[in-house]
Amino acid sequence: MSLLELRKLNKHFGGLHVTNAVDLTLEAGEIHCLIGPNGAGKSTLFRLILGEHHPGSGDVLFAGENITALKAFARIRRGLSVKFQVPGVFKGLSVRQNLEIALQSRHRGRELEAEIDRLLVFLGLASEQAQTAGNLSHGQKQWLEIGMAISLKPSLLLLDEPTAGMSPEETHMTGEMVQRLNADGMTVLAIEHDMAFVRQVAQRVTVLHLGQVFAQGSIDEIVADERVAAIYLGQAHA
Ligand SMILES: Nc1ncnc2c1ncn2[C@@H]1O[C@H](COP(=O)(O)OP(=O)(O)OP(=O)(O)O)[C@@H](O)[C@H]1O
Repeated sequence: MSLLELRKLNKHFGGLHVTNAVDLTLEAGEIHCLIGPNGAGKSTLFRLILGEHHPGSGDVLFAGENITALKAFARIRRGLSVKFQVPGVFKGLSVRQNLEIALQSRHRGRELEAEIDRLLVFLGLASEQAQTAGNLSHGQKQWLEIGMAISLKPSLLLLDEPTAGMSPEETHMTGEMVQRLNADGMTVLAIEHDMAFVRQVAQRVTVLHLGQVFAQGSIDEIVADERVAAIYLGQAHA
């Protein structure tokens, strides 16, 4: 069964048709990357999946259930989680306290501490746990936020440009993190412009253009597609 199914999703902002009859299916266990030019509607699609926006028409199905009418909190409870582009960490609190906040709805006492320790190691932030989150490097802030997004063990993780502003090395480490999550069973949908990251992690790629699914396939198929090169890869991202 597909984990996520978008059926003919439409979203208008005034006269702007931002999401145009989008059909997209995510199989359980895959890492899927969403690419496309600026303004293609990628972030809007995430907000429709999460329930922060509601479509004018069309349906969102998650694990076989039609969740189109559900609010974001109800979708999160069903196993959806998202990390948006701008880090939303609590800058004045330590790294450890940030993770504690994210985890405390599910864990208490020693179990909570053990779970924080486990996440700190996973994120490569164990030596930074007492550090104020606002003092972390850009990459470390992104990882901390990934940690907060995965704290409730979602079955579907949405990542909006997780490697934006990262060095090639940090980008690669982020890719390894995503692959480890996936090996543990998490399905991932990531918006990315960094083609090295897409090549590292994506099992399938969807190209969005002008609010529509423009192409879909493996990274090799997408890179070889002259139509995609003309609207996207041939420009800033060759
Ligand atoms: N709340 C909103 N109200 C009006 N227009 C919006 C709103 N949100 C997005 N848009 C418009 O919808 C279009 C798609 O925006 P969106 O952010 O989804 O694109 P994107 O593919 O994520 O772009 P980028 O790669 O630059 O992040 C843009 O023209 C944007 O200005």
